[in-house]
This record gives sequence, C-alpha cells and structure tokens, in this order.
Amino acid sequence: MSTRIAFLKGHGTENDFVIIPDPENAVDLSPAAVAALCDRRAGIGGDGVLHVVRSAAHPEAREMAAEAEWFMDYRNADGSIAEMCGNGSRVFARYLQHAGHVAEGDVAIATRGGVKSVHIAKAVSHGDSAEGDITVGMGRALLPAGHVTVSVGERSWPARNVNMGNPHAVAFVDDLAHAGNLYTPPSFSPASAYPDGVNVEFVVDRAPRHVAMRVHERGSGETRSCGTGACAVAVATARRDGADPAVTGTPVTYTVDVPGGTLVITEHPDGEIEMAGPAVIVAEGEIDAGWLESAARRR
Ligand SMILES: N[C@@H](CCC[C@H](N)C(=O)O)C(=O)O
Repeated sequence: MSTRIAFLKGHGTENDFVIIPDPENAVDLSPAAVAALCDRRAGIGGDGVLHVVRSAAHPEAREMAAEAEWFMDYRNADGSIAEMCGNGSRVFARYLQHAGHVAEGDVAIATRGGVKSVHIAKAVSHGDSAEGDITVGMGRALLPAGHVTVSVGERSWPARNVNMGNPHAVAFVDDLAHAGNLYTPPSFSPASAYPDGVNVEFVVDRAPRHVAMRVHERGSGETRSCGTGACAVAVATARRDGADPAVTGTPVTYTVDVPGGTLVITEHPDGEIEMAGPAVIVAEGEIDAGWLESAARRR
C-alpha cells in the first residue's frame, strides 16, 4: 500500500487553498508538486497551498517558534513563494481550530511576513465545519514612491504602489469589466517596475468607504479574492479620499467587495491594519504520494 498524504480544502471569500498538514515538515513540497496539487483539472485545485508546519520544524520559522507554534508555509498556485497571504492566514487559523490545535480566541501564526495575530470569533458550526469571521492583524502598509502605469489591452491607468509584505499595484478604474478577462498579467510602464512580479488590483467606488475590486495575483492569475490586495486597496483609497488615521487619530474602515465575498479593512492611527472576513474548511481526504510524485515529475 502506498503512502498517503492528508489534505484539506478551504477558502476565504473564495480565495481557495489546498491545506497540507505536515507538523514535522516531512512532505517534499517542490514547486512542481505544489503546481500539481493546485491544478484545477488534473489535481485538487486551488489558488495556492497552505503547508502547515510546526515553526520549530521549519528553517524559515525556527526563530518565531517561541511566539507562534505554527508556520504558514504559503505557496502560490505556480509553486512560487510569497511573503504573505491574508486570506490564507484566516483559512490557516480555521484549519488549526478544525484540527483541535487551537480554540476560539487569539492565536499567533508565523508567516514569512513575521508573526501575525489572529482572532477567531465564536463560530456557527455546520457538522465538522465552522463559519464565522476571523480577523488578522496584517501589520502596516508601505507606500513606496514612484509612478507606474498599468495597462490591459488599449486601456491604461496610473497605479499606486502599496506593499503589504508583498507588492501590490492599485489602479482606480471606471468599470471592473475594463480589466478584461485577466487571462494574462496586466502590463506596466516602465516595464522594469516590478522585477519580482506584482499583484494588481482594479478598483471602483460603490459608496462612501465602500469599494469593489478585481485582482490579478502574482503566481496564481485572477483570483476571487486577495486579502493583502484588499488591504492595499483600502489604504490606497483612504489616501485618495484624504483619510489618514495617523493624522486624524481616528481609525478608518473600508468595506471591500471582491468577486467571492466581502472583506472589512480597518487602518488604525498607529498604522496597524486589521482584516476581517470568513474562512471555511470544505473537504478533507488523502492523496496518494505516488500520484503526487509522478504528477510533479510530468511538469
Ligand atoms: N491571495 C493572497 C495573496 C497571495 C500571494 C500573492 N499571490 C503574491 O505572490 O504576493 C492574499 O489573500 O493576500
């Protein structure tokens, strides 16, 4: 009998992930294996993988082990590594709760973007699954200077650079449909603007302090939601609207609609950003390790 690898499937506002619980960091998750798992036809399908490892067992997280027992080793669908995944951190916390590793309340999670504080609200249970909001302390946004133009087909817009641990370019558009089908990444001027790639958000206004967005994610293509992207959008919109909590001393909250749901983003006077939204575990099962090995080899 061949070795089995446990997996779960979960999503946060339809940003979906294959979850691989691997406390001792024993599973060989090469970029090709990640891409095979995320393949929506030949694999399980997902925008990325959440590899759940004890911080003490992962070389990139050992230093955070005293503060956070679990490390979110996040990978994009193409196998690339990203510094942070906002929706992923909520789904990761939901998995820890589902597996009985943590209870409702506060939990610290180690990520490549540092230790994040997560609050799991009292949830409504549906069988083995739980629904309810999970809030993540996303840290501060950086707003690097520089003028960038983002283009899709014949249309171009100025974009605002926002770094949420990972890079974002936020463009305000008249109509979300103007972003086209996003089967290919938007282009930039100057072309050299993002040597490490970038996540691109297209934003329209819905109402005061309420916007809607679409996103093309580095390493995953168009997704139904992006947590770091929603935070970047909230900060870029606040500055466009002349709202800066550091100046007024008052928190600013934006509701951000994404194709897969709604996220609520609050920026505090000290610059700290909180993101709240749902996170759900939808399935669990086992993968044949032999299948994963050969599917990865074929890539
Ligand atoms: N969907 C994520 C962001 C995942 C990483 C991103 N694709 C990157 O490469 O920076 C989120 O919810 O933040």
